[in-house]
This record gives sequence, structure tokens and C-alpha cells, in this order.
Amino acid sequence: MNFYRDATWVLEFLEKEDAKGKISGSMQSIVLKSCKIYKVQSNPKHIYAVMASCWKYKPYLETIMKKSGILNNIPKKNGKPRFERLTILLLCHDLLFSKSKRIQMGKHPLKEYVLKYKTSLRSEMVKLQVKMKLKSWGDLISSQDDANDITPVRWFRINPIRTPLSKGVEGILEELEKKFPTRVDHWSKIEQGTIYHDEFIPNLFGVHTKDKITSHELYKQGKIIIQDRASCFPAHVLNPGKDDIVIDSCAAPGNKTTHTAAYILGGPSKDQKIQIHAFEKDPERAKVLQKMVRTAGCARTIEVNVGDFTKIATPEKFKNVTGFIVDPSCSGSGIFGRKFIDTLNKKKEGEDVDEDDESESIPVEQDEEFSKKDDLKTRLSKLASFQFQVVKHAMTFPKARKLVYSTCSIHAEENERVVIDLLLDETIKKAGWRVANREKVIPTWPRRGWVDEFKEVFRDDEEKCKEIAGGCIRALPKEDGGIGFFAVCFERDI
Ligand SMILES: C[S@@+](CC[C@H](N)C(=O)[O-])C[C@H]1O[C@@H](n2cnc3c(N)ncnc32)[C@H](O)[C@@H]1O
Repeated sequence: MNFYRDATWVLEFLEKEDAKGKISGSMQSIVLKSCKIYKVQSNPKHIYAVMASCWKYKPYLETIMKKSGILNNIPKKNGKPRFERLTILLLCHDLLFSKSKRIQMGKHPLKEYVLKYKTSLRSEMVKLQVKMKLKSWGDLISSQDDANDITPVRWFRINPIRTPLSKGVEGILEELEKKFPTRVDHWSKIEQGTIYHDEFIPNLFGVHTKDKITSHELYKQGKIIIQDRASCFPAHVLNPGKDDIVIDSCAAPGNKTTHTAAYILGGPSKDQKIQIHAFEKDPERAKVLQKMVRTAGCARTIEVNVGDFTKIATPEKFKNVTGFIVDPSCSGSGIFGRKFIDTLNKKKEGEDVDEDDESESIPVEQDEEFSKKDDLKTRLSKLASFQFQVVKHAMTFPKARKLVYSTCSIHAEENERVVIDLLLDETIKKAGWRVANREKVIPTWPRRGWVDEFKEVFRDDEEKCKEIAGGCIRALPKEDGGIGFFAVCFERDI
């Protein structure tokens, strides 16, 4: 039991550091630091081994535990739960994901309690594996070792707005060919010096993470922009044309905003016509957004508004808006790579960052307002309610016909369940919104929404569930070549 007690302290420490966005350095040093702070008696090497595995499986374990109901009936002593959530999580980890699949503990009421849920935990684990279309859990996790805690591919897109008038995108491709003469036909085959032309997003490329992009002139001139593949899905699915007016409701740092501009403008433009209204609540992040808009050459097209989208963007003021990108704060459970997060934290704090760091300005602000003290269930429920409100507000704009909602979360609560709540909302139903079908949402992308989530609500209509889930896109962290992601497109006829 002593080992689990020590490991609980360390895991608690990791959670706190993570909530503050302050996990820096390797997992090893954090574990050692907390072992010292708590003067743990167990061997730090053993603690580290369990932590390293447990931390990687944690988002999945939390889903499995929640579904099994193990946290709902914890026996109480003097009105307080007798066992801690994180200790239970550690035991569940050992039972489900350790090599021995056994809880390393003698007879103890906690062990007995967890073992009572063994069957249900194992069955939820299998269900999740099926849902995630994983051949084995090992496949998902094996590539996630700490030494390799970075994206498997460096994705970047050509920014058509900054392409030379004479040659257009072709001019950039010629330049790229000089640096990357060899083309590979799948991202998993990328080696240093080779390039993969993505089959889903036009003008998106994958290269090896060791091939420096940020020192290249194309990058410095804003002609290419580093952006994860899945993060490119929303603008591609929205696919706005030259006459569209788009709102990006939660815009900083601006990857999707500038990508949307690339679709609207298609190439260099001298027009002084605002076609994208970008909203960002956080003034500091709005500065980063402004900078990105300028670098990408879209300052004449994108207007940055600093403030809460649900309050300052009124349907009366923006009556001509036809499309929406809604990518609100989320739990960020699809994001890996602490280095990304550290980089952004440093940027936020105004510290110097590694010149060589090639992280995309990814949306790692996450759910600061929600994360500090809540447990996962509460946090997800608060996030989902906020995400629902943002999308619902966007759906009140009179001329809006198309809206893409996305998160970098793996949790159904922030994804399929938000879709369900929106579909069940009477006002939204009356306004005519529906989920666009697979044909319109990158149909060849194989990983789609989780059907079971829809079945829980629309039980009697299996076809409908399959259709809605088919309209949703999911990407698994690493397994699909980048961050974990969810996207869905709503549309209506007006
Ligand atoms: C996930 S990030 C967006 C990432 C961005 N779409 C991109 O691709 O670069 C969410 C952003 O929404 C902002 N935000 C959260 N609530 C907001 C609100 N009510 N109104 C406007 N912005 C909001 C956050 O500060 C954060 O910068």
C-alpha cells in the first residue's frame, strides 16, 4: 500500500503542475522533484516507471473509470470518500495496462473495492479500444515515449496569400523541391530530407521534425506556415469562397483564421475588404493573433476583435456573416508533447524561447478557468457547457449557413456529446441546423465520430446515428500523425 500512497502523491503533484501548465523538463525530473518534496520512501525508479506509463494512459483510464462507475460508489468514512481518486486510478492502471495486469498489493479494502469493478473496467477498456479503432493499446502508446515527446511529423502549409504573383503556389513548390528532393507516399515513411504531400489538405506537407523549417526563407517570409494536419481540417471543411464573410469566434493564435483567409483570397490580394472577423477574449493572445495575421499577409482581410465572442459579436452587428469557425478552449487532451506547451507558456510569460523550436503556435491555452481544482468529470462538464454556448450563439446569426466546430480533445463530452446537445436544442432545430454528411467533410478520412455516443440518445434510429457519426471527424494523437482532434460541420438552407 505504501507504494500506491507514494505514487498518489507524485501523481497529484504532476496533475497540479499540469493544470498550471508548468510541467517542464522531462517526466523523470518532475517525478524526482516530487519524490524529494514528499520524502517518499519507495524507490523513485519504480515510481517513475509507473508514472511514465500511467500518465500516458491517463486520459483513457479516466474515460474507462468514468464509464465503469467506479468513482460513484466509493465507500465513505466520516462523510468523506475512503479512497482517493488518483489511488484508484493507479490501481486501475496496474490492473488494465501494466505488464502483469495485476494490482501489486496484499489484501486491502481498496484492492477489494477495485477488483469488484474488474469486469466492468475490462469491458469498458475493450469498448474504448473498439471505438478508437485500435488494434492494441500498445500501438497507441508505444510511440509516446518521453524521449520522443514531439509530433511524429512537422506539418506545414503553403500560404497562397504570400506566393509570388508570377508563379503562385508553383513557385513555392519549386523552392521546396530544392530542400526536399525526395517525395514519400505516406507520412509514416518520412525521413530527413524527404517530403510528404498530404492527400487530404491541399498544399499541406509533412517533413521530418529534424529538418529545420523555421530557418528557411519561405518560413521567415510567411510563405509557409507550420500547422498540424488535423488543425487544418476546419478551414478546409468550411471552404469559404470569395464572397463569404466568416467569423472565427475563438481565434488566437490564428492558425485557422489565416488558413480560412487562404481559402477566401486564394492568392495575393490588394483588396481592402474585411471578410473575416476574428474574436479573441484574451488580450495577450490577441496580440499573438495580430502578429500572425500580419505575418500571413492577411491584415486587410482579417479584423481582430478583442473580447468575449458571445457578448461583443451580436447577430445585428454581423448580419452578413455566412460561415463560422468555432474552435473554443478545450481540455487539450489530444495534445501531446510538453515541449509545445512549455514553449507557449514561455511565450506567454515573455521569456526567451528556443530559436530552433518549430512548434506550431498550437492552441495550448486550454481550459485555465476550468482546470485548477476540478476533477475531470466536473471540468469536462463545464467545458462542454461553455463550448455548447459558443456554438449556439454562433447559430443565431441570420445569414450563417455553415459552421465548423472543433476541439483538440479526445473526450466525447467535448465532442459528440456537444453535437448531441446542439441537435436536441429546440431553438437550433427551429433555425434548421443539421450535421453535414460525410460527403462534405473530408469523406476519405477514415476515422469518424463515435457512433455509440449517438446511439445512447437516438437509440431507435441506427442509420441516423451512423450518419451523424460519419459526419464527424476524429484524429488520434500520434497514431494519425499529429494531435488528437475532433471536427464536425453544421449546415442549413437559408
Ligand atoms: C483552442 S484556442 C483557438 C485556437 C485557434 N483556433 C487556432 O487554430 O489557432 C481557443 C481560444 O479561444 C479563446 N476564447 C475562449 N473563450 C472565448 C470567448 N468567449 N470569446 C473569444 N475567445 C475566446 C481562448 O483565449 C483561446 O485563445
